[in-house]
Amino acid sequence: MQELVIRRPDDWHLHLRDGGMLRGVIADTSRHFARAIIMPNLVPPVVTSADASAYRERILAATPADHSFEPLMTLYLTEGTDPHDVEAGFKSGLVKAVKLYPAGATTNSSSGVRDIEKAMPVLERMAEIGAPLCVHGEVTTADVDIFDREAVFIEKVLDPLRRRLPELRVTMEHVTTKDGIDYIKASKANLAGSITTHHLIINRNAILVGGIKPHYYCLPVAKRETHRLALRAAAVSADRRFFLGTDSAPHADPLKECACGCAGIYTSINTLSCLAHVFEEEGALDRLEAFTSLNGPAWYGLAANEEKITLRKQQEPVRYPAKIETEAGPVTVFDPMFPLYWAVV
Ligand SMILES: NC(=O)N[C@@H](CC(=O)O)C(=O)O
Ligand SMILES: [Zn+2]
Ligand SMILES: [Zn+2]
Repeated sequence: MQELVIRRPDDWHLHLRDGGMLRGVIADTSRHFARAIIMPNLVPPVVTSADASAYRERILAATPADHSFEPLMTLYLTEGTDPHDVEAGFKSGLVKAVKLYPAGATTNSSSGVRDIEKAMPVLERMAEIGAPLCVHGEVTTADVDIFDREAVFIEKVLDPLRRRLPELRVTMEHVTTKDGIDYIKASKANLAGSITTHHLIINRNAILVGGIKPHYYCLPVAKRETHRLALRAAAVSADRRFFLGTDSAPHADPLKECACGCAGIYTSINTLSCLAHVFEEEGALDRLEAFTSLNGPAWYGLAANEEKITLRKQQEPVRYPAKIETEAGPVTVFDPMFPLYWAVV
């Protein structure tokens, strides 16, 4: 196959940041994607509906006038989140989901939830009204190995929560393990998972072999090859419970290339080329559309985009910059370590 026409994709997990970084990265998403679930982990975080509404306006103001792009807003769950505000935001259509960050799990998560009991009134209300909970599914206690954080989160936090509130709709975001895939596949209802572009391509060797490679460091951290293979099998399966969330997470290079580098990989600009490559390798180009454009909207109760995009396989490798320049500094682009031939035309 040399050409593929699919419905315009959406990104179900995206970090756009704010200010100069937002202005520098937004077009790389809005060029190809119609909508994206926008992560609320700004400093300070997007906690209330009013915060989300103001952030949405800033995103729209930064979007190039000739791009049509709809930011789908989320609220950052804190132990003080007001159930009434969540309900009002969700019912108005502004808020599409609420995000659970276990405190300390990842970039800008210090206001996250320490004690899930304190968030129960909000979670109960969300279960009642059908508002999805997006979770960064990792425990953060020092006794758990970083490579086991996701599996332990499922056992100790997620499964008990879902048993207690079976009506709560949960998106397990950026699934990185076979444990996560198997847990989602075993579920009967109200659970889905997003998978990033980079976790389909790299395993933990990318970070550690031949020198430490900060631009392959993200959270949840890439795991062993067996896990990557399980993610790939799920992504290309067309199972409605799995869809794309790039987790494209820009950090200016000096914040990654240092003694305590930030977690996050920037993939917005070449994600579709990478995904077409992966799906072609798996003999599953006919299922790319389900992953990028159909399963996500179905889960979030939205119509799939009507507009189409065309991917075409080029003779020469696709050219994309190694870094983008932003007002907040240069941001290194994800290097899949192989040439890409599929381009959005
Ligand atoms: N994925 C990452 O490595 N980083 C994200 C946070 C997150 O999604 O956990 C970020 O905000 O930089
Ligand atoms: Zn996360
Ligand atoms: Zn993220």
